[in-house]
Amino acid sequence: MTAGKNEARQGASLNWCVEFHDAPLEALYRRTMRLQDAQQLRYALWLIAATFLLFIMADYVLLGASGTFLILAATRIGVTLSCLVLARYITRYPAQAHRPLPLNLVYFAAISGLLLTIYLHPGSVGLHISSIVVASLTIYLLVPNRLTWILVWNGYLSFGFILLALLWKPLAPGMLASALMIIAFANLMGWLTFSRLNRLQRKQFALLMDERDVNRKLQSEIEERQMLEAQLRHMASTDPLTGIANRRHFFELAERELTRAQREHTPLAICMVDIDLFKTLNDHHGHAVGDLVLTTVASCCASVLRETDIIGRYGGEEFVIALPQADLETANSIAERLRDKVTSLQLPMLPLGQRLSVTVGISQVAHGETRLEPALQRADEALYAGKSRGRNCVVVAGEAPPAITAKA
Ligand SMILES: Nc1nc2c(ncn2[C@@H]2O[C@H](COP(=O)(O)OP(=O)(O)OP(=O)(O)O)[C@@H](O)[C@H]2O)c(=O)[nH]1
Repeated sequence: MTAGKNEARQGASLNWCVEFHDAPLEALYRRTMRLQDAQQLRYALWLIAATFLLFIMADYVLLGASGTFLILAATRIGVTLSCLVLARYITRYPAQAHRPLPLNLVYFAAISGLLLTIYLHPGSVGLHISSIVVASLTIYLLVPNRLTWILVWNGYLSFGFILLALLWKPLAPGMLASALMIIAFANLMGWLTFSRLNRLQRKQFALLMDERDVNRKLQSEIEERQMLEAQLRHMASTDPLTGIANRRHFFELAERELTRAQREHTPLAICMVDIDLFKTLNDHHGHAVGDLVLTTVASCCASVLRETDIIGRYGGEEFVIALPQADLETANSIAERLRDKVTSLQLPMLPLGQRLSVTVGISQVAHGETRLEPALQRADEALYAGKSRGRNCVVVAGEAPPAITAKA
């Protein structure tokens, strides 16, 4: 979400119906409120049903088992049933709570029923006005609905009552004016309270959405940073040409293995691998081909090693390998395997038949040695002994350290 959108949402403006001007935001708000509205609607319907039902008893006390009572009771039962049916329907299909048709049908039944009971009921004008006021506030505040429909049903209720008052139960002009004022005031109160509640709720929702946007932005920034950090770590520890560990990282890993080897009294072998006559290859085929050959040899070396072995680019065309848990004999056979594999490499960048070879010098970390350099030095000397013996061979450093042999 962009900063612009954030600002727009913080100041999310509402129209006269107390809904967001921004249609997608309003749709999101309504979707978010759907379950809550469905529950509130169910409670409201049960309450209205119970109220209508209870009034049957009051009617009986007032009218006895007369014909008017029976019509009143039938009307009240009709309204009660329509409320209960809708409540059941909403329980099953909560999404329908926001559909205008089911609710408006029940509104029509309930308000018409109320107007009919007012017409039939022998109660005083005061009682009738009170029930209109209660019904009006119920429409505004108890039953969740959109303002336009709320106004429609309150209009039906108020004008229905005025019509009744004028046609069937004529009121004195003063009484009628008072009744109109009370009903108008109830509508005003209901409208204002509805607007205030909805305004607060929507502002709160807009703030929550803003907060979520900020959190999402922060989260993606954190992820981006973590990715960059990982990339930097990778770049700082990897040789960019061959993709294997660079010298610094090799030392970090190999020194950790050295500590472990000394602590657990296990062997640790070091191999120095150098591509033979690489200068000639470079001079004949160019630096770019030389680079390709270096990369190929590096991955060839890595492919003969175990997960726990460590390979790094020592410099130029020289690689270094640390072999944990390997004594000179094991290291020798690994180095031979490696040499064989390099010799058998088919290199498409070189003329047909031209083969590569490597010379490998091997040493083993001696008991009590706390640094890698002496073993590296011995491996290097063995490597140069191999070079002077004619290359393409594996040479073990002169002195094998006593007493440490590979674990079975
Ligand atoms: N293409 C390429 N060449 C490199 C790179 N680093 C070092 N070299 C070349 O590797 C060659 C190393 O050659 P030398 O160490 O003299 O020996 P050699 O030709 O391999 O001969 P021996 O080691 O005696 O078998 C030099 O020509 C360097 O320029 C690199 O990253 N890419």
